[in-house]
Amino acid sequence: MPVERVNVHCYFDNDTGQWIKLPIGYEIHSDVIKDFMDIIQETIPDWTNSHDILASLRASNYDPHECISTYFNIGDPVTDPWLKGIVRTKNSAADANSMEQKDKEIEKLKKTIKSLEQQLANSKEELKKSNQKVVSLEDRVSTLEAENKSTNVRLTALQEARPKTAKVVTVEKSSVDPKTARALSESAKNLHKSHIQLKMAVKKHVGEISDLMKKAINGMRDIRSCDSGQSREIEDLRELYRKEALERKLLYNKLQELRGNIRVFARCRYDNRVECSLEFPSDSDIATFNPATQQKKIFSFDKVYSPSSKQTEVFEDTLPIIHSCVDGYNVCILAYGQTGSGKTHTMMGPEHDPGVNIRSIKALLEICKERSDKADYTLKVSLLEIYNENVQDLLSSDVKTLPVQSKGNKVVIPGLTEVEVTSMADIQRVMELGNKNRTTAATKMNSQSSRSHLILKLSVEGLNRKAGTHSSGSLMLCDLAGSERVGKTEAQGQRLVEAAAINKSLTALGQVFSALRASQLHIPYRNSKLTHILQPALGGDAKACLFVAVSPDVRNITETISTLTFGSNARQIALGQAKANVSKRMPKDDDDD
Ligand SMILES: Nc1ncnc2c1ncn2[C@@H]1O[C@H](COP(=O)(O)OP(=O)(O)OP(=O)(O)O)[C@@H](O)[C@H]1O
Repeated sequence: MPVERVNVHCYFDNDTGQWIKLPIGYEIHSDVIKDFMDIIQETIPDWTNSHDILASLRASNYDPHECISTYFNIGDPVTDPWLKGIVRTKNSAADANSMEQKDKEIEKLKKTIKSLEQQLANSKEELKKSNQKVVSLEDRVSTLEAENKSTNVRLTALQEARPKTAKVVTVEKSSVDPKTARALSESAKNLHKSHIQLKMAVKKHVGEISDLMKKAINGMRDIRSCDSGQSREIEDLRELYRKEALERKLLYNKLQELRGNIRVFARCRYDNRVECSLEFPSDSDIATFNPATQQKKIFSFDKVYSPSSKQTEVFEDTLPIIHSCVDGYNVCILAYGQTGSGKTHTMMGPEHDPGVNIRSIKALLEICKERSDKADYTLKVSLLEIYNENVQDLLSSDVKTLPVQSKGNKVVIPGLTEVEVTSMADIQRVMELGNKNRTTAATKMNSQSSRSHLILKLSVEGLNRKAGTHSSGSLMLCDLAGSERVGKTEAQGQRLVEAAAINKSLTALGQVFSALRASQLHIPYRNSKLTHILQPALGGDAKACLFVAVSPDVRNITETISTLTFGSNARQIALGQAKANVSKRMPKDDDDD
């Protein structure tokens, strides 16, 4: 009799040996399917419609693992509210009211970035491992499924064979050996048993795999959310860092401006062969006493270094402007004073106890190195000399005069050699070459080194990788020519020409200082080659330190500084905040000589 197949499913029952009609969707009541559905609902509690789940199971050939994968692949994890819980770091440092606090905050933020980057790397490693595990589990499932399939094939073959046997038994009862029939039935039963055992094993494994899948999916979800959260947090921190770095730079510059863009220090040379005629009533004053007139004069500076001051102490006050240079400002350090007053000792110093030059360059290299985790710096050095208003390149063996030109806000010296340096050893090599060329040039021109201005220029180009900003600063270290007066040295011939050129450039320097101090609209930089070259490091937001070198036996300090003064202010130092306070009475111009 043909089997009616309307909205029913036919199933051959082994135990009764009959075909059984079942309604469509009957499998929803079977234990295996119920277990599959439980697995799916445990993994995806939001998926409650059992008909949908059953439909999905059918579509995936009753593979709960595939159902779960399909569900998650279709779902958009970005819309998952779970992923939206990203805690942003607030700019708690915004309220910080001191630079020190901000520096600490930046340090903290840097550490947070580092630890977040470490966490991100760990998470990526875990994700990789999970992916490998999932792939191996998928392989295992495939193997088990293949095994299951082959068992099913064998069972089906057996089931197909059984009704035929039954028929033979009914129709040709007498011709079948009952022993054979029993043995066949026994082996069919055994096969069925082993099929059920296999099914149980597969079910167990599928359960395990499903658990693992659940864990892997949750892990992946965590990692994805963590990944996107961390990327955003890192970007926020970067932005915050950029702001903080700029703020620190501006605050530091403000601090330097408050201290004075041009700071004037006096340093008295140590000399045990002469009696010191000067007194140092405070660390910012020098007092002179004239026994003939019984007059005492006090001269004030930003700082005064007595003969006992060490090179390290002298350097300490110039260190802040070295930081400014790396921040992208033009700065200069100058030594001014009469021949033999200690300018070269202060600037260059002996090899075993170097002066401001070497210490500044060392500090500059160290600052660049300290900041190398976030910025790349390129340092270039030039060495030049101004003799009789002629500019000579000391890093070139050619003795030729170079022009000085203004290009927009910049001052350029076409043809001047620039050497890239990365270490103190490079600097030493450059200085040695410069000294050698200076001696050759001096011999050719019959000049003395103290009769020329020596300028060592370092340009610092920075690229902050984290903030993506560029900076460009320069440091000019200048050992000026001796400032003694022509009348005193009784110069003649070439010495007279030298003295006139020195007087011209030092007077021009004094005029520039005075114009800057009076905030005049026109600053006469072009009155000398010296002031023209120093222009970028004196005006605007540039910073300068001027060392006035003083001999301990000097009777009249005003003479030492007089070349930097002019006009009716001849008795007051027209530099920065330095001034001369004269006790009892203001001396007249001719008091000096
Ligand atoms: N603070 C100091 N302590 C010890 N020695 C010093 C000090 N200052 C200068 N001298 C010594 O005094 C001498 C003259 O100093 P220095 O050459 O620096 O003077 P200067 O002003 O540069 O002279 P010039 O104008 O000729 O170049 C040198 O021998 C130097 O070593």
